[in-house]
Amino acid sequence: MSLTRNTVVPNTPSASRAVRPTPFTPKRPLSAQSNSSSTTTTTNSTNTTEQQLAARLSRVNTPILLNSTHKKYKAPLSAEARPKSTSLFKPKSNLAPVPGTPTKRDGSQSRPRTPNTPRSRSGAESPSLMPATSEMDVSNVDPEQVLVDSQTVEPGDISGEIDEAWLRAADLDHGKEDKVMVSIRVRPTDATSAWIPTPATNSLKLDPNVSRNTSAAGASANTNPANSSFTFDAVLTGTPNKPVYTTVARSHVQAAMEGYNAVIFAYGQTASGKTFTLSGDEQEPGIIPRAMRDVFGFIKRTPAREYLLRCSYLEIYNETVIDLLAPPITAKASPVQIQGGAGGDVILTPLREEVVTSLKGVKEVLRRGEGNRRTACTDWNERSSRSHSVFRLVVESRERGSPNSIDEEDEDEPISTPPMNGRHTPGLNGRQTPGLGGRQTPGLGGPRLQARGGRSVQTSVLRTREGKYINTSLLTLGTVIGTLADNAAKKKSDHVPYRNSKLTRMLQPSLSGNARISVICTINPDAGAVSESMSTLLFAKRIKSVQLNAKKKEVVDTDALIERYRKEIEELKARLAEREAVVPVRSRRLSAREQVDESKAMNDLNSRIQQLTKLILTSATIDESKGDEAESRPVSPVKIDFDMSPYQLQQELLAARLQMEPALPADAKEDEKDKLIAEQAKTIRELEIVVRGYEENLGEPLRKVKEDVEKEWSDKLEEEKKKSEQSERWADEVVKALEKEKKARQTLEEERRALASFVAKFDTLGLGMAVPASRINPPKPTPGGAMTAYERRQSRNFSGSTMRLARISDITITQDFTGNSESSPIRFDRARAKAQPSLLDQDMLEDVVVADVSFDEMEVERQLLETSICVQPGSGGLTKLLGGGGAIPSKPRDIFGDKENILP
Ligand SMILES: Nc1ncnc2c1ncn2[C@@H]1O[C@H](COP(=O)(O)OP(=O)(O)OP(=O)(O)O)[C@@H](O)[C@H]1O
Repeated sequence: MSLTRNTVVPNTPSASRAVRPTPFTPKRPLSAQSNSSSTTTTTNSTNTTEQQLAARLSRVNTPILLNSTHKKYKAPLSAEARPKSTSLFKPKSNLAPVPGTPTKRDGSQSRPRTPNTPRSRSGAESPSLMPATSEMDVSNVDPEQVLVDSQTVEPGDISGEIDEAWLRAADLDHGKEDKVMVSIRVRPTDATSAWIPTPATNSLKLDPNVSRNTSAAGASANTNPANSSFTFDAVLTGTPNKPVYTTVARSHVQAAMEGYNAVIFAYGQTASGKTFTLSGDEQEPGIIPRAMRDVFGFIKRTPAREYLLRCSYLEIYNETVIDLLAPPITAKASPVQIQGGAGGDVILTPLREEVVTSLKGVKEVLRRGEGNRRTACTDWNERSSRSHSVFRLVVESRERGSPNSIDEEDEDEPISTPPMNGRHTPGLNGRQTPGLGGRQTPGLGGPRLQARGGRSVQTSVLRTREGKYINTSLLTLGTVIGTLADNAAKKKSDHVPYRNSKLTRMLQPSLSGNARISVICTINPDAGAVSESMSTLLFAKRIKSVQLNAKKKEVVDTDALIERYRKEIEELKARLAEREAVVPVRSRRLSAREQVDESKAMNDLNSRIQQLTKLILTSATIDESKGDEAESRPVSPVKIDFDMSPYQLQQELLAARLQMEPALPADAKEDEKDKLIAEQAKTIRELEIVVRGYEENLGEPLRKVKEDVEKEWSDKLEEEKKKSEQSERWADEVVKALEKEKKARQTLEEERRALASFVAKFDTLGLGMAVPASRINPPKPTPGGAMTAYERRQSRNFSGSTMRLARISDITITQDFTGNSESSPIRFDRARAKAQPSLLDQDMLEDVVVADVSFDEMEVERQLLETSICVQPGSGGLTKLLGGGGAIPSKPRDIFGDKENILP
């Protein structure tokens, strides 16, 4: 159930309202004011009027609501603090106790908790000091502990004005129509009204004097006020909010309590009375408080059901959705996101939902939201006229349990009590919080009310919405309404641009038809506001033609339902057997008429049994098709054409049978033919029975199974497609990486070859120079190698012709110190190099070390070289290279010093 309001801001410069335009003057005493007299009762009370005007202006221009919130917070709000919550103070209910009332552990039937009241030390609260989490946040509570029922509702929470006559005349319920209910409320004014409302005929027309001027001012042909007379579901005037509520909202609240979604929407220009209509004030409570009283009143009058009430409050400002129940900082940091849910639903997340158990709880939530709204803005007037606020109440209800179902949950009973059909029914007393274990009712924000003991859970949403005029949301709302109206009128299904604004996206499930909608268009009667009023009326006209088809939403616990059907069947069968047993005796005493009645009663019993059997079949199939237990799903009936008519099925079966039994030859004996005909006739009869059974018992469920199976497989197909796309993408990437690697290897191999031939050339030319191996291949120091070589050389006392300079990685460079003029002082060990696998044949990770030599490795290498490389007397080449031309050191000396020295 949602309740909303909206504003039309005049488009003229005067519309910018640092100060709100002068409001109407309410007339008191209200009781004396008739609904239709408000436009004329403007005399006689100047003083009172001025005071009231001042009071109203101050209410509008200062955060007076916040102040009153402070006052209210001082009052003890918690149920526990209230004397009336004990049975001693509770007026005795004249309703008989309902079996199965969930009793508290201590046996008391005290009222469920109400939200915690945040308090500052001084006793005055500020919305900014609101706790980050609330005790009644739905995610923190066990729904079973906060249910509201006829015995927990406080008398003070129920409207004292319950209108029995209205209740009896529920047939007049506008909400039952498949059209939006559209009403006009003309705000009272001290000046001359530009409009002439006629509530008796639900019509409204522009005062001809004003219309002449407005036409002259250039109103478009479309909005030419001269031709403007409008008729709606209701035209309301005056200050009292009660008739407004009764006319435009009560039936929708009633519908919400019965399981339908309902939206009550106030739309109009700035200062036209949306807030007054929806929220009202202390003297004239508006639709929201009255709706809540009715909600509790309804609960009080419905002892057979129990309720979970959750509410949320949000605002759309600059196309950002803000959770008004979250602390402003959190709300600003993480705005609410609108996501698509199952069945065209929308999911708002993160959005706080608070459980309410009393009218005070609701008021507290509203005040907190209102406080947060004001805290979040610097210019309240500006914000007020450009934002949309939505108050939403989710009503979940289920039938109350029988004593048996409560016994099932009794604490003394072992938890392992076999649940029906192997499933556990969520228990009371927090033993198993519904929604946390077992089968969950899906939903955001925490546990939800669970279906129990065969009782379905009805869920409906009551929403009030207040919209503003000049922003994306309202423009889109107009377009959406226009398209919907057009679609309905021309039986088209043009795309509806719900997604173009947050407001329309949020209202999509309702505007798509699954809600009873009541729109109250508020009109500022001033002559200066005629053009805005005219657009409001045109909007009202368009929304009137939108087609609705609201459906009840029920979640059913099928296991328990089936069990209930079974029990009923057994009872019925027993009754039938009883009757049948006495029929022969009784029928002798009965008149012909009574015998007819008797047989009719037995037939009724029989058909009820059949009906229940069919229901069991349907429920079981639906349950299985839910898909939460794969093993219980029937084998995919791939070979059945579900859309085949019974006749086609019959033909198919017959054809199959004939195929199996070849026809008799033409010259077969007559008696054989007769026999065959008789057999076939029998087959046909059998098939007819099968087909009838299929039609009566299986038709519907099978179609559901079919849909389910199709959906399941199309989902799987989608999933597989995604997987294969992912694999393809991955394969592409791998191929690219491999190509890259191949290129890198080729480059390296080319470099290696170039280096090798360079060294070989040097060798051939006798220009040999020691090329540090680290330049040729990645430095992988082998500390022992060079040292060993040096030692080996030492041990050979330089007698050998070759000294190993270094062995780093795979290439070994040797230096010849024999003085043989034909050989280079540096020698490349080709044989060994040849034996090395090509870089292209190596694993990637092993050969990509080149550039990444750490400082330590370089240092180790340098030291190794220092230790192992020496110069032999007479080796001119190296001496020259090192710049030394003089004395040859008698002992080996460092020939490289810094490795940089030998860079080519
Ligand atoms: N029917 C009415 N009877 C008495 N007073 C009314 C009525 N409608 C509106 N008012 C008064 O008119 C003033 C403006 O109304 P209200 O604040 O409800 O307008 P609004 O449409 O919500 O404006 P906005 O969109 O700018 O917030 C208020 O002082 C309110 O009390």
